[in-house]
Amino acid sequence: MTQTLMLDAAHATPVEALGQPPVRAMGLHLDFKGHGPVLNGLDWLIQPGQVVGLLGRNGAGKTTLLETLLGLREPGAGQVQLFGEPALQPSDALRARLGYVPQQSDLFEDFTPDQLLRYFRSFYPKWNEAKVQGLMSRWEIPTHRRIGRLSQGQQQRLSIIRALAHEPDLLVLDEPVASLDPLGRRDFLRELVEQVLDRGTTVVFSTHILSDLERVAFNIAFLSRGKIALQAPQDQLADEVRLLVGEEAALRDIVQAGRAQVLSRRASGATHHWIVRFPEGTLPESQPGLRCEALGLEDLFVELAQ
Ligand SMILES: Nc1ncnc2c1ncn2[C@@H]1O[C@H](COP(=O)(O)OP(=O)(O)OP(=O)(O)O)[C@@H](O)[C@H]1O
Repeated sequence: MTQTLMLDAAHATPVEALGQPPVRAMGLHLDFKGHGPVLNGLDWLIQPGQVVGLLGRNGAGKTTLLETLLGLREPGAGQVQLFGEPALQPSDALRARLGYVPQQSDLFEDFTPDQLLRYFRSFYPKWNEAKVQGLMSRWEIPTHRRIGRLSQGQQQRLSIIRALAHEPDLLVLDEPVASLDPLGRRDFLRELVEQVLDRGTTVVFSTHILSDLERVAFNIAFLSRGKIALQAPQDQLADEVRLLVGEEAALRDIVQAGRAQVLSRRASGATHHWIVRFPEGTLPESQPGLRCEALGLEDLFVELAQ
């Protein structure tokens, strides 16, 4: 049977790719020689229009994971599909649907911003010049200065503009706000939210700035020990995840009774601290000798990162 090659005129998307999740990672393993595994059997499914904030300690493997998702790094085992296509052999149509802002600037230093944007414009069938011009002037980026002479923050903004310009369906950003001042961060986050609301763009971004996540990331994913240890919408985390403090036997009973999932455990003497996710509506009743506390994002991060 001949392969369907019909294109959706508006998005140049092969018909068979419609309805496929933007990201499906299955069983990813990745090891840098001489170190332990950075990715260790990682599965991850990201649905269309989700905005996911990726959290993890320094060195947890966020950059490695994002590069592997985009097919820029080959895993030792497992595979990634983007919109149903293998990430390692992307078609031109798939490439046109992806936007990436790497942690380290990969802009050509000898170009001016103007030259750089003109260069990239030639590769993409869709290019929103009005958006590019609007952001260039709002973010006050000198158009005719060599990129190598721009500040880190200006280079980061330019990298963001380049990634947004062709209106990608999947936008992946690796610590996009690290060099931005608070105003720049707020402006950038507003832009992201608009992108999502207007176009339903799927966004994955790593960050250490939890307050930004609380403002925009509707979903949080924690990378820990080479796996996505927890992924959920923020409001669900607030409703379902609790810190339990008490004796081990009591905690075990509560977890069994609620068919809950233990996300982390630590103990100091006979007192145990467990982070537990309860299925909807099964939070435990208060009882003597037991502490049951909701956690903010920062406390949850600290507990899960231990
Ligand atoms: N090219 C490489 N060769 C060897 N080891 C590497 C390489 N790249 C990354 N690593 C190691 O892999 C692990 C994960 O690194 P990675 O940069 O993905 O973490 P990260 O979560 O993005 O960190 P950060 O929050 O500090 O940016 C680290 O231990 C790092 O030292």
